[in-house]
Amino acid sequence: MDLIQNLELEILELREMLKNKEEDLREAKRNKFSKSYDNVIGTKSNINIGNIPKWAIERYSRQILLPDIGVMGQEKLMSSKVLIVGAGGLGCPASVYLAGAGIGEIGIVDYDTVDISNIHRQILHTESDWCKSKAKSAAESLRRINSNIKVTPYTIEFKPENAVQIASNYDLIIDCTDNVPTRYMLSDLSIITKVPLISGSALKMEGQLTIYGYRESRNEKSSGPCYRCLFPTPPPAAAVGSCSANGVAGPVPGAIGSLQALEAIKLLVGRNRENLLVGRMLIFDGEDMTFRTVKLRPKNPKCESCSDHATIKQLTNYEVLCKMQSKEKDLDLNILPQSHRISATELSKSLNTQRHLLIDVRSEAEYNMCHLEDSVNYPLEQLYGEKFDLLVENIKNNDNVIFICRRGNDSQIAADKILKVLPDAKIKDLSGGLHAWAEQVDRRFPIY
Ligand SMILES: Nc1ncnc2c1ncn2[C@@H]1O[C@H](COP(=O)(O)OP(=O)(O)OP(=O)(O)O)[C@@H](O)[C@H]1O
Ligand SMILES: [Zn+2]
Repeated sequence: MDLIQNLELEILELREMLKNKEEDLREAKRNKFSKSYDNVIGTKSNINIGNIPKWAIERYSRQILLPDIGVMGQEKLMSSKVLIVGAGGLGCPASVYLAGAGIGEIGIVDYDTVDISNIHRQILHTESDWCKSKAKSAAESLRRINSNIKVTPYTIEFKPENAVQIASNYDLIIDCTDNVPTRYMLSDLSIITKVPLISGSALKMEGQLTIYGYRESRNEKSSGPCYRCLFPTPPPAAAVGSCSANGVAGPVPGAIGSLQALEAIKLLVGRNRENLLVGRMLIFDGEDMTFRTVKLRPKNPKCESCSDHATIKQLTNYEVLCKMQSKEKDLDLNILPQSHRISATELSKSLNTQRHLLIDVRSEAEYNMCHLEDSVNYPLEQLYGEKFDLLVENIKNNDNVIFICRRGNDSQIAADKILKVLPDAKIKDLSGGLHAWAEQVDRRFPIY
C-alpha cells in the first residue's frame, strides 16, 4: 500500500515538473517573438528589406508574401492608426484582423457594457467580461492577440462634442455601430476631417459594406457618394431595424466585420480606388449565400455635406436630425394616455381575479421563445392585414383586453390602432412590456 502511495506521489511530482518545463518552453518561445527580441535590421543592413524588424518579418510573413502588401505595405500598416467605432458584432471581427495584421495603433470606442446576449457574435468578449466596458474588454483581448501594437479604449459615447478631436488622430475610421444618428455623424465627420470611413452593417441574415470619404490624396475631393448623398433625409425611426428587435445570425456581422478589415488593409497599403469599395456597395445575403456588388448613385451635386455647395462645416445634433435617440435604442414611446396603460404589478393582481384577453403582438419567433400563460399571438404586422376585422370583432366582445410586447412600444401602437376604430373598447397595454413583467412580477421570465 505504501509503495502504491509513494509511486502516486512520485507521479504527481513528475507531472508538476513536466508542467513547469512546458511553461518554461512556452516562455522561451514567447520571448523569441516579444519586443525584447526586437532585433531590428535597418536600412543600413546589406539585406534590402526596408525598415521592418526581424520579429515583424517573422510574425507577418504570411501577409508580407502577398504582392499587394509586401514589405512596404507592412511598413504602412505598422505606422497606421485606425479608429473603430463600436465594439459589437462588427467591431470585434474587424479589430481582431486589424490587430492581427499589425496596425500600429487601434482606437476602439464604445459606451456600452457587455451583455450576455452579445457573446454569440461579439467574439472579443467572453462570459467573464459580462457587464465589463466593451471598449476595455475589446482592448484587453486585442492586446492578448498582438502585444506589439498600441490599443486605446474610449469608454465613451462617440458624439459631436468629442468626435472631431478623437478622429483627427487617426488615418481611417471604421463604422461598426448600429444606429442611424451615428451613421450620419460618421459620414459628416469623415468629410470634415478628411479621414476615410469604412461603413458596415449587419442584421438578420444580411450585411452591407462600402467606403465613404475616400480621397486619392488629402488635397483632392472625396470620391463616391457620402451617406447623405444616398440618404438626404433620415428614415422614420420605426423603419430602422436593430439586432435586439430583429435578431442577427452571429457569422453575418462576423463576415462583414472581417471584410471591413480587409478593405482597411487594402486602403492603408494604397490599393487603387478601382480595387476598393468606393462608389460601390457589397451586399451579402446569408440566406442563399450570395455576394453582390452594386454601383451606388453618384455624388449628389447638391449634397449638404460633400458637394461644392456643402453647408455642413461642423457636426450638428444628429439625434434631432433623426428624431430619435442614438443611446436609447429601445426608445420608450408614449402614445397611449395613462388610462389605457397597466403596470406589470397591476396586471398580475388583476389576472388573479378577472378574465383577460392577452394579445401578444411580438413576432411568432419571439412568442415561441417565451410568453405569458393563456396569451394569444397576433404579430403587429397582422394589424395591417386581412385578419384585422376579425381581431376587432373579437375585441368588441371582451372587457379586459391587454396588448403585450417586449418593451411596451409595439403594444401601444397596436392598442392605439384598435382605439381609432373602437374608441370605447376596454383596451390597455402592458406598460414596459415583458421586460417590466420580468422585473416586477416574475424574475424567472427571460429578458432578451
Ligand atoms: N455613438 C456611439 N458611440 C459609441 N459606441 C456606439 C455608438 N453607437 C453605437 N455604438 C456601439 O456600437 C455597437 C454596435 O454593436 P451591435 O450592432 O452588435 O449591437 P449591440 O448594441 O451590442 O447589441 P444588441 O442590439 O443585440 O443589444 C454597440 O456596442 C454600441 O454600444
Ligand atoms: Zn454627399
